[in-house]
Amino acid sequence: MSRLMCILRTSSSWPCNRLLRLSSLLLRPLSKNHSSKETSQPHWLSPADRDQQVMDLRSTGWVQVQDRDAIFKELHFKTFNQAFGFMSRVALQAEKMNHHPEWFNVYNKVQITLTTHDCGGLSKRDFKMAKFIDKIAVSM
Ligand SMILES: C[C@H](O)[C@H](O)[C@H]1CNC2=NC(N)=NC(=O)C2=N1
Repeated sequence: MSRLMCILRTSSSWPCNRLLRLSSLLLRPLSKNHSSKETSQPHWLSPADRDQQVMDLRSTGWVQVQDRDAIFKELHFKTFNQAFGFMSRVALQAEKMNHHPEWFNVYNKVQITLTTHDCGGLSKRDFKMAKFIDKIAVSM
């Protein structure tokens, strides 16, 4: 087994961005251009892109989860009906994207945590879903 495959197999629980950094370091001598734009992984982000996206989402109330590579937001609506309508629209988008939130609802409050379970951390899908959530929330 190649050195990279061995390391990746034993580090499968590492967050995407750490795996990305590791693989780009190990593969650097082989690749001509290793800019973050060149990543071949469809959902991975470079550490810089990831940090920028997290920073941007802070302005709409998202926060990083302690000891998990995930983001969290609590939303408040006027009524339970509004909260449930919001959840229904997000649920349809989750199915469309095949990317599902971890969430909790009590009456007019919805708590949402986003992370990508398949790679143990934040990916492009989480940021796409967070932006969708913010767009729907303001339209309720
Ligand atoms: C089998 C199914 O396609 C996968 O489990 C999908 C479903 N929804 C998902 N949602 C999230 N948040 N992360 C995933 O890795 C994920 N994977």
